[in-house]
Amino acid sequence: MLTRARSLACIAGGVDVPIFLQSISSKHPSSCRSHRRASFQHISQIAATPSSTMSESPPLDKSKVDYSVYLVTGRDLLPAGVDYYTSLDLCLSQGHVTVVQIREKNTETDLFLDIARKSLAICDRYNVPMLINDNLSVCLSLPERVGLHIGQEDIPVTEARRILGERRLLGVSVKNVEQARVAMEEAKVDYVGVGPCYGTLSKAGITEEKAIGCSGAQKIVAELRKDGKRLPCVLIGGLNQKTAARTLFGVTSAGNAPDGIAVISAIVGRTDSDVAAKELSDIVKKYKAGLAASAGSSIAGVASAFALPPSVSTTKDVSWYKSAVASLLTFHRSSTSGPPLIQTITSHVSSTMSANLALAFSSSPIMSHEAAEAADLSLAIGALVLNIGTISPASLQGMHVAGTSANRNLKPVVLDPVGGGATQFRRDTVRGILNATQVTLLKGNAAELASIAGKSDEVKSRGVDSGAGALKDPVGLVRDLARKERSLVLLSGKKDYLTDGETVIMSDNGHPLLGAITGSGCALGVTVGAGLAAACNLAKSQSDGVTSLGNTLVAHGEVDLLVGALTGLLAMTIASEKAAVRDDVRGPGTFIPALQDELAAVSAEDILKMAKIDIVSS
Ligand SMILES: Nc1ncnc2c1ncn2[C@@H]1O[C@H](COP(=O)(O)OP(=O)(O)OP(=O)(O)O)[C@@H](O)[C@H]1O
Ligand SMILES: Cc1ncsc1CCO
Repeated sequence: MLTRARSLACIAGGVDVPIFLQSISSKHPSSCRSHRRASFQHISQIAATPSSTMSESPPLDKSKVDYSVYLVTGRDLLPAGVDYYTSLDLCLSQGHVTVVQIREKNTETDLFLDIARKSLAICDRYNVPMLINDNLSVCLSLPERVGLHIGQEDIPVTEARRILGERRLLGVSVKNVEQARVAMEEAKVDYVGVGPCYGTLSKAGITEEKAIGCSGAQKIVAELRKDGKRLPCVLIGGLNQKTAARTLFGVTSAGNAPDGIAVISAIVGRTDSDVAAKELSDIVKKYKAGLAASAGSSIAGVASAFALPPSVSTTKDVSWYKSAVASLLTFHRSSTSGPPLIQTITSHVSSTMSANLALAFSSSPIMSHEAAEAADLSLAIGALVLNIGTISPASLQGMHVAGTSANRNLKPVVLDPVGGGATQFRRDTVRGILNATQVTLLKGNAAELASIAGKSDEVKSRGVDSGAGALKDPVGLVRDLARKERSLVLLSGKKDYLTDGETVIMSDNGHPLLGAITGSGCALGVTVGAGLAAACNLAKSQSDGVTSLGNTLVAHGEVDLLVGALTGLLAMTIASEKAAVRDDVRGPGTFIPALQDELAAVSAEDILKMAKIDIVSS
C-alpha cells in the first residue's frame, strides 16, 4: 500500500512532492502557523504540476454553474442501512441537485480521497459540478473541474485562491458583510455560502453556532449585489423543505436575491433522496419564478408565487376584517383540536396574569424558558411569545433555542421587546433576538418600536412603559418597520396600529384602565400569539396544512396572519371595554379579574358590534 504522501504525490502527476501529512486539512490550529505555511508551499507545488494523469475532461465553465440546490454530503446523517453512494446517485438522478460539496469531517485523507473520487464519478455521470470541503490536498489531487469550499476557520481565502489558481471553483462561508466583502474583492471567490441562517442544534438542544437569521443574511446578500455586483450565493444553515421558501423570501430585499440553498440532512437524511431533492428544487424554481414575475421589486409578488390563487376576489374593507375576525374567533372558541398551546417566555411580573388571560382566551399557556425542552415543546405549540421584560441569561438562551425551533417547525413567533429603548443592554438583546429568530409579529409600545426603528428621538422611554408624547407618524413607522423586519408589527397605546407592511389597521378599542395596570401589554402579546395560532389552525383545518410561507409576514396564501393578530387584539381591547363599565369595577384592582372574566366571554357578536377599526393605509 502506498503511504499517504506517496499516493498524493502520484495523483498529483507522478512527481514525488513531500507533503506534511498532519496538514492535509486546510483548517489551521493557530499554534502551528509556520508549519502551515510550509504545507501551503508544498501544496502549491502540487498545484503547479502538470495534470497529465488526471481525467481528460475540460475545466468547468464557472459561468454556467447553477447554485439552486447545493447538496453538502454528510455520511453520518444517512438513514440506517442506506449506502452513501446509492443515496448520492439517487438524489442526482433526476437532475434536481445542481452542485455537490463533499464534506468529510475527521476522515483520514486516504479514505476522503477515495470517497471523493468515487463521488466525482457519480457527479460526472449527471454532469453536476463537485467541490471538496476544506481539504486542499484532496482537492488538488483531483481534476481541475473539482472546486474547493472553505470556512472562515480554514486557510485564509486569499491564500486558497493563490494556491488553487483561477480555474478551480472556490467558495467560502461568510456570516457577515465584512467577510463577504473580503471574499468578493480580495480573494475573488466564485460564490459564497451565507449563514448559518438558523442555529444548528446539538443533541442537548442548545444552539451551537450563532445564527445570523434572515436579517443578517439579507444584509450580506445586499452587499454582494451592491453597485451592480453579482457574486452568486447560497443560503445555508437550517434550510429544508419547511424553511426554504420563507427563508429565501425573507432574505430577499429590493431585488437582492440569493441564488439557491445549501442543504445536508434535508436530502441526505431521507431514504427517498430523489424526492427530497425535487421538493427543494421546486421551491427554488417557484421562488425564482415569483422573483422574475415581480421584477424583484415587490415582496408580495415573490410571495404570491407560493400562495394559492384566491377562490373569490374580495376587497378587504373594514366590514371584511370584522367578519373575518368574528369567524376566526368562533372557530378558535369551538376548535375540536383543543386550545392551542402558547409557549411564553416572559417577565416574572406579568407571568401569572398572562397565563390566566391566555386561558380566558381559549388557549393553553406554558410558561417555560428552559432551553433543554424548547426543541421538544416547539413540536406541540401553536405559537411562541418572547417577552424580554425581566430577561436573564437563562431565559435569553431559552429564547434563542425556542425561537430557532419554532422557525424550523413553522410556528408563529411574537416578540415583545419590553423596555427595548430604555438601556443599551435591552437594545442589544432585542437586536440579537431579531437577528437569530424570524419573528412573525413584533409588538411594542411607542418607545419600544421607535427604538427598534431607530427613531428614539421621537419618544423617550425611562423604563418599560411608553414615555409621554406621541409618535409623529405611527402609520409610517409601523409600515416601514414591518417591511424592514419582515414581520407583522403591532404598535400598542391609546390607539393600536397593526400592519403586515402593506395594510395598516388602526384600532380605537381599549380602555385607559389597561394602561393603569402593569402587564396588559405583555398579556396582549399572548392573546395576539393565540390569534396567530388560531389562524394557522384554521388554515390547517381547511386544507392539509400550512404553506411553507405560513409564518411569514404577509397576509396571503392560506394563512391570514393579519386577521389572526387582529383577533387577539380586538378580543383583549373589547374585553377591557366591557370590563371597565361593570358595576363591580371601581379601579385598576377590581378591573383585573373583570378583564379576565370578560376575555373569557368575548364573542363574535361583540366583535361585530364593538370593533372600532379603520384601514388607515393599504
Ligand atoms: N389610554 C388607553 N386607552 C385605551 N387603551 C389603552 C390605553 N393605554 C393602553 N391601552 C391598551 O392597553 C394594551 C396595552 O398597551 P400598552 O401600550 O399600555 O402596553 P405596554 O406599555 O407594553 O404595557 P405593559 O408594559 O404594562 O405590559 C393595548 O391593548 C392598548 O390598546
Ligand atoms: C414592571 C415591569 N418590569 C419589567 S417587566 C414589567 C412588566 C410590564 O411590562
